[in-house]
Amino acid sequence: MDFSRYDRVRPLLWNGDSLRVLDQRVLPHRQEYLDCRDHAQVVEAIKTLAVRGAPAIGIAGAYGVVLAARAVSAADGAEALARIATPLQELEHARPTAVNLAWAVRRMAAALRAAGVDWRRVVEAEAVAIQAEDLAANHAMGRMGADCLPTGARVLTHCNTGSLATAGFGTALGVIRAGVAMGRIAEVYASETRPWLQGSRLTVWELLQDGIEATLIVDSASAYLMQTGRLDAVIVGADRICANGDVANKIGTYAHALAAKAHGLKVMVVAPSTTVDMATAQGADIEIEQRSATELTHIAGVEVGARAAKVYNPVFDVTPADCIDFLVTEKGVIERPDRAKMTACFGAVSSP
Ligand SMILES: CSC[C@H]1O[C@H](OP(=O)(O)O)[C@H](O)[C@@H]1O
Repeated sequence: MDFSRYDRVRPLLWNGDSLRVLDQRVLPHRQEYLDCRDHAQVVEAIKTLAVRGAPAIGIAGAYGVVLAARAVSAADGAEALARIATPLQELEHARPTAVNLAWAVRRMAAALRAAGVDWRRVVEAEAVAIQAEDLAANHAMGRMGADCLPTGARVLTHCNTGSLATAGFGTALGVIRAGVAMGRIAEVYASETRPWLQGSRLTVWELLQDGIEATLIVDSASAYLMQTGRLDAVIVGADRICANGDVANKIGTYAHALAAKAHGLKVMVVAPSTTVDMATAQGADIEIEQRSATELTHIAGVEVGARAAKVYNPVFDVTPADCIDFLVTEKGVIERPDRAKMTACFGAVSSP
């Protein structure tokens, strides 16, 4: 099936000299681009969420390595790698929770280490390959995930897992795009995803570009929709999937999953294998990113609540594997993921 009509938004464009980033901080009301010409600008774009979404920050990190390598002189890749140790650290640690960033930086470092005199070409080709592989994975996951849904499914998605969060098409939103195209999905609900509003600002905007109608809800309304029979499934992305099947994802995911479990709805997690981290045993071992208080106390720069004495702003949570019915990656669908099934599919410990 041709999904090209759903494949028009591209958050990251490499033009051979710089990385052009669609600035997600100002969407949907403005479409502005940042031109990242060195690795420090890529680090800043990731830290400020100008580019966000687990696969997308991995891809941006990969091009950040290209920009860092191009700034040094070296006879071969190993020498170039030795000269960019600090930029690699800065890129890898720009955000802690999504494993895709560390995975991409380490894959780029491995490619550079093995490269000879043509290391400049090799390192750029590796980043281009990472981006292309992600897009292909999203198309494959879209079909596989949609095939798991009943015809006429009414689904809820959380945060933004679309083209803006990936190389294109999306993970969970890719399943929704495919499900709509295949006639499996009848209705889409998007939770606004406080505090950064990835749902109301990005997911609703993306679906509007496709002509797919979404119904926006506040995050805390999901249990009520389930209780009143309005939903059949929850479809979300992931930032890190552990060896036992636990999933770190946007804050609020766990609450949706608990409500779904209580009401007998299906929970589907959709993520490329670059989000799987077999070296992390369980969800409790994942570093959960805390972000600034102003991301919670302000909207579009306007202070919206009373000035709180303290603010706690974790931006991810962990959904245990026993709340998940379908784990969809490009390697296939795992029903009711557990350690044994994860190991059978991904091996004992993932490569860097
Ligand atoms: C396919 S995107 C995966 C994941 O990334 C998002 O987090 P953020 O917007 O903070 O980068 C969210 O958790 C998505 O589900």
